[in-house]
Amino acid sequence: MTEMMNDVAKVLCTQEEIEQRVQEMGQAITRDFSGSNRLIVVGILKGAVVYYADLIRHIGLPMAMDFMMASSYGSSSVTSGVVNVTKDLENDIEGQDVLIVEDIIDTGLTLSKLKQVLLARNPNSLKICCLLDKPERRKVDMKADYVGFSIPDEFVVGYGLDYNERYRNLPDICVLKPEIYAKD
Ligand SMILES: O=P(O)(O)OC[C@H]1O[C@H](OP(=O)(O)OP(=O)(O)O)[C@H](O)[C@@H]1O
Ligand code: HPA
Ligand SMILES: [Mg+2]
Repeated sequence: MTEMMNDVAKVLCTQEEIEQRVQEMGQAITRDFSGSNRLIVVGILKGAVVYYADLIRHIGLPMAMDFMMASSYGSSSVTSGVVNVTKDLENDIEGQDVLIVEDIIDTGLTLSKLKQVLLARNPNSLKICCLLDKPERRKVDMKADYVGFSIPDEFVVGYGLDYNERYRNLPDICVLKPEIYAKD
């Protein structure tokens, strides 16, 4: 990790803080969904992968795994504003309890599109679980049912989140030095 850490200006959430919060979120989900035997946990590729893998091990209920992919940021740190579903679910979610697991709500555009797509398929319920929330940046109204950390308006990387596809494997959530983004 040392080499990548040279590009980091500050750590916003440490590995230990994340671990603790993810455990609490898994426990809350386990309580809220107890009794459901039709839970599908939908991870949004690729950013949510690391969080997803940690979170589901704190969900003590029968569940199915599924994934969707949506792209709007491409390789940059600015949204294109157009959200496309580039990989769809394998499961039919009609009548199922769907929990979307996402890494971050920024402008809200990605989740608002995905929510609209999934609700049209008539699930029994649809909830959103998101590790990070950047409320200052919203372009559309969007709230998660479970939020890990509310963070300031800064582009973050690590724990699944990328800049230009890099830094996803950093264990902490970090802000990079300005000169790294300036290379864009
Ligand atoms: O609220 P928004 O402004 O829409 O931003 C949030 C979305 O942007 C990122 O995905 P990205 O499109 O970069 O794909 P990735 O997950 O593969 O990095 C992130 O993982 C969220 O899905
Ligand atoms: O702050 C961010 N970091 C990485 N990817 C993102 N996608 C939206 N916001 C972010
Ligand atoms: Mg990205």
